[in-house]
Amino acid sequence: MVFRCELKKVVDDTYDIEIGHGLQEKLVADLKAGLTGRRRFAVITDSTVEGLYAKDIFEMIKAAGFGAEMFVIPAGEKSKSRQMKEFLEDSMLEKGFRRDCAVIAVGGGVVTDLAGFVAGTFGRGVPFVNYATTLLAAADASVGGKTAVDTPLATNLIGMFNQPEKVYLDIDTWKTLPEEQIASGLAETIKHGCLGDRELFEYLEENVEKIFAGDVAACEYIAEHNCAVKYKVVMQDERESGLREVLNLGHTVGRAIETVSDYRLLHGEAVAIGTVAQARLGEKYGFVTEEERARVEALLERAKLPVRIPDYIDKAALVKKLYTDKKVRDGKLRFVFEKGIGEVVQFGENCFAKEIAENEIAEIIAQM
Ligand SMILES: NC(=O)c1ccc[n+]([C@@H]2O[C@H](COP(=O)([O-])OP(=O)(O)OC[C@H]3O[C@@H](n4cnc5c(N)ncnc54)[C@H](O)[C@@H]3O)[C@@H](O)[C@H]2O)c1
Ligand SMILES: O=C(O)C(=O)C[C@@H](O)[C@H](O)[C@H](O)COP(=O)(O)O
Ligand SMILES: [Zn+2]
Repeated sequence: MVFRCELKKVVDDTYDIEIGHGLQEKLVADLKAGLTGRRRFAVITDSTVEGLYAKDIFEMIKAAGFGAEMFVIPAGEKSKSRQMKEFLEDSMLEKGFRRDCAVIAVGGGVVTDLAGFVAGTFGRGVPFVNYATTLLAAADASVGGKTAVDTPLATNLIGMFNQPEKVYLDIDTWKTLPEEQIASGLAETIKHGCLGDRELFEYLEENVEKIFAGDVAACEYIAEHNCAVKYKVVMQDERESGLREVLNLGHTVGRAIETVSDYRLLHGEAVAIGTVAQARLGEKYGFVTEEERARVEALLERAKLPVRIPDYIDKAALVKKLYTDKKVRDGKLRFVFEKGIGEVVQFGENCFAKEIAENEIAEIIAQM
């Protein structure tokens, strides 16, 4: 006997991404107006962001009459682990959190990736909100619903697509970021320019120093343009069945470098090197000219990002690590390429990645 279980899933994952300055009060006002539909909140943050922003948000939520507890993880990529997920889940359970709660993630991409994954499985799923406090999280991580933890084998291998109820991109929080964290966020911004926004790329060529100087108009410009590139892609292909792979530009080599360096390199730094590797490969295929490839490298350098593989990286191990990439199909490496600046190459219907023989990318890596 066969019972056919007809579950017609209609999921409304519409949400707002609010870009502004000092959005703490707006967040609390939104919660009061019914955002998440919950009255008890797990505020998840890291040890650096706790004192800078999260504690204030936590106190404001309590002062508004809600139940709240704050859960703090050590700052840094090493916290994006299964162990830390378990720690957060057990801590929440011990504090009496059940399915009637919501998660408020306050921090950078490590916090939003981890907290979003915790929310996705806690009690089989509770709502969450992202309050992004790094340029990288604002540019990329807090938007689009990719949540994950790293494993010893590689980054982001275990996770889920889980969309937040709302995202707050608080540009004021960038003021306390160290220079290398601004640079790291710029790597994803340059990636967005390369793959979908020529105007953004050219704006950065003119104005990249203004971002380091905290120029308000320049910061607002990149926040808005990043968001526009990312959400337009995600809206068309949330689960990465084709088009969304373009957001992985530079990440095939980038994520492998991140793992092989044991996170000595920041995510954006590793992506910058990966962007150079992929542009060099793209030049070989004629997808970008020598001049366009040189412009990409020059802009990354002006954004204070590395463009060569550090000496301490074992290049043979790096090539092997490429196979942990999620774009791999049938054991074959696949790369996304920009076409000139501001577009990507399409290789077929709903196909945006090209199969690459290992020796081709190994050759590029050897020269870097
Ligand atoms: N989900 C996605 O689509 C996506 C996209 C890009 C990157 N990511 C992930 O995001 C992570 C990187 O994010 P990140 O660069 O924000 O890292 P992060 O969260 O580790 O933050 C970087 C550092 O800055 C500190 N910090 C955060 N906000 C601060 C502030 N306002 N002032 C001073 N210090 C502050 C943090 O404590 C941390 O030490 C990686 O794990 C990467 O895989 C995910
Ligand atoms: O949103 C996406 O899709 C991306 O690929 C954005 C990337 O910048 C981000 O680093 C993402 O987490 C990488 O995902 P993965 O699937 O390669 O682990
Ligand atoms: Zn990335």
